[in-house]
Amino acid sequence: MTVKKKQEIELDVTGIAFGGRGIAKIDGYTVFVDQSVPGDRVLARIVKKKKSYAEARTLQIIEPSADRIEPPCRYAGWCGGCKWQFLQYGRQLEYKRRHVREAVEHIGQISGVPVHPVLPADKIFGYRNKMEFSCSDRRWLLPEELGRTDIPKDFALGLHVPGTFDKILDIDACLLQPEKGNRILNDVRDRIRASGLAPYGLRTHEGFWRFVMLRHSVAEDRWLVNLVTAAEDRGALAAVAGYLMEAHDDIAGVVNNVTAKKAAVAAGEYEVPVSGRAFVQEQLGEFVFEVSANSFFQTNTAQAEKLYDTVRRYAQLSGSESVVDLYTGTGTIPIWLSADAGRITGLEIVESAVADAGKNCEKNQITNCRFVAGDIRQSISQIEHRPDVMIIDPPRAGMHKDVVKSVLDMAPEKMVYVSCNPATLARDLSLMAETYHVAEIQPVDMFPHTFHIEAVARLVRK
Ligand SMILES: C[S@@+](CC[C@H](N)C(=O)[O-])C[C@H]1O[C@@H](n2cnc3c(N)ncnc32)[C@H](O)[C@@H]1O
Repeated sequence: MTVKKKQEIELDVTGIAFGGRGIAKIDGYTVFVDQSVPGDRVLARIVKKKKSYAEARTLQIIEPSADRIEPPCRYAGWCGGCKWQFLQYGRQLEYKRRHVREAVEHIGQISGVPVHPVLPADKIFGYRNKMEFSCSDRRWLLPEELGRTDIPKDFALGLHVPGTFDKILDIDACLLQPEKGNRILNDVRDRIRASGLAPYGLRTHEGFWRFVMLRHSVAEDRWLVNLVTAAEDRGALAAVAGYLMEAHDDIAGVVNNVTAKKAAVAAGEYEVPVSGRAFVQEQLGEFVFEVSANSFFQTNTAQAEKLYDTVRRYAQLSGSESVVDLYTGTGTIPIWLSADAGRITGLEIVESAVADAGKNCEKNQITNCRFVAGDIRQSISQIEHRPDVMIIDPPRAGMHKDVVKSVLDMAPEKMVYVSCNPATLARDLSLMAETYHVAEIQPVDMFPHTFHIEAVARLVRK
């Protein structure tokens, strides 16, 4: 049987793919079905047709999988923020573990690696300590909002709907952030609207307000508001910040990141402090961390402790080793391991994160960690000694192949690879497989209701 583009077809979903889509088979031909899970029978429309596979969008669930639950969020099914809210949590964990295992076997071509059950999150809502909401001059309307004249269509502050780049779903409550964040978000929306300055058009590249980033510190229970704009306007920013600081005594500060770049990235070319502090103070275990707007910090604070405990367990340090931590962010892993190692060097590209890392060591009276700013492709050459243990925690794209080569040349006895992307983890493990045995992998769920999974691999030199 062949399918055609735009065809509407009933499908039995029997598998699940990377990226969280269901898989249905028609005489061996694969159809990836969005918003579906194994056990569903759906009516779907074919939206893409290729020689070896097709992609389909679910139009109607004819028979729901026994794993489906009623999602608590009104935007579920539309919002790109979390696509698995309708799937019971235990099953999410099972599929995530399977993704890691299959990535290692199929992409990495490495068999027999024990992939442990995922360490689950205790809190599956309100767990994110950072949310980035986009502004747009085009609002994506929910089906029940279509045709309504009382809804402005030229303004939105919220999240993307997958498959649309310029329209934004206006969100007044995101269940992934603590409830207080939603009240701040709605006040920010009101003040932005009242400013008279336009939201940024993702198509026109005109307009002022670009992103609203909210960072929450669990330890302080305080917030940092980062308003990303296309230009500087101190008066407009001061008015919004003045209102927010007055209305919410748990906002620690408001900063303004300014960027004229067209890329839809919520980072500024430079940052202007507007009111209060330019950071929040977070705690992980016994350690405190200053986190500023642009510094990387694990977005799930409670799970970050489980992640770093896994790193500690896998690093098997006895107190005297030299450790190198590639992609160190604000130095959280070196600080976490500081009492277990002789000396630790962290490498990181974002200068403000390196500055935070230094400050964080001072705050925690740690003296055996140092940090090097710069792109690891070049800065790795500044590591003169051969480390006993290497920790690697790259962004989603994984390691650059030059960095893999440098790591192999340095030949540490043990490595711990932390990854937020099973596909690039598998690729990088395979690039090192001749010299390093992958002893085990522990997935840690940092992102409930999304298909994303963090995984920690323990590597031993052969
Ligand atoms: C996944 S984060 C890990 C941060 C840290 N290990 C943690 O747990 O908080 C990846 C980090 O790599 C940094 N990074 C990305 N590309 C880099 C490069 N080419 N050179 C150095 N650091 C880089 C990012 O800025 C980010 O801080």
